[in-house]
Amino acid sequence: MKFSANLGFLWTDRGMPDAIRAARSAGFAAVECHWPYETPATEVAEALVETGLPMLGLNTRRGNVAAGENGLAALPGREAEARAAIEEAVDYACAIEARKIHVMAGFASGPEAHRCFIGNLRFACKIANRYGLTILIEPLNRYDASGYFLTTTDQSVTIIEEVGAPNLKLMFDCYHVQVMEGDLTRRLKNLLPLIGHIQFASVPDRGPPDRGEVAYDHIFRTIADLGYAEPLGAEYKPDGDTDASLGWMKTTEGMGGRIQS
Ligand SMILES: O=C(O)[C@H](O)C(=O)CO
Ligand SMILES: [Mg+2]
Repeated sequence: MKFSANLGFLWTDRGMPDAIRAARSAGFAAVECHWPYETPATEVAEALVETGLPMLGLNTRRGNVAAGENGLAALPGREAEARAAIEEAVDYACAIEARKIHVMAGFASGPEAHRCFIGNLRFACKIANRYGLTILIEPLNRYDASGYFLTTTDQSVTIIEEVGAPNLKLMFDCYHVQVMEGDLTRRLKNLLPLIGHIQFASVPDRGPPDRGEVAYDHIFRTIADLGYAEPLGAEYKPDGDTDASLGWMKTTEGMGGRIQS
């Protein structure tokens, strides 16, 4: 069991190359990010080579963030922008050797949005397949992303089956899944073949995993027992300094200190 530092939330006080170095110093086995596009890919690639850490994945652009957009792929009429964002993400991922792209659906609902998302995901999977990349979809919870198109693992399974591409997988963020559906242990077991990445944070406050309503020592043990060996994404919001929030990696029984090797 290894951990990946999500640089969308951890070490946000520095640029991405330095955040990658900080993650290495803290003992993470990998990094992942949200929207790296303001940083030249060459700078990110250099920091990855220097530290020896892989960048696991990144997200497609959200669209007009100032106007509150949170993804484009399920927005009927916005297919050209959505597909340009997918192509941009594929290019960036190839430049830094990231293997996974989270295609963000956006705020939408109804059958047209569903059809639009399916079409854009088929497009994404086809391009990604040329480079051996995996496309991820991630259900987000109704409080943090009210009105987001994709909200549950059940809905995600329907979409993955309908798209029918072997390189389309589920981003299982334990934080969102716990808020929306619960039953984490059974869901992890049942959905394992469809899972392309796992993330975690405390519930309900999205802090470090050693507090809140989810017993992450049990969840991490469950994941390890299932034979899932990819790094788990630490996608939580530290109360302040990221380094000061990492006690869970060293001290909590069953967590990083014991499991990470
Ligand atoms: O918010 C999350 O959980 C994500 O993983 C993300 O990629 C941005 O919404
Ligand atoms: Mg997440």
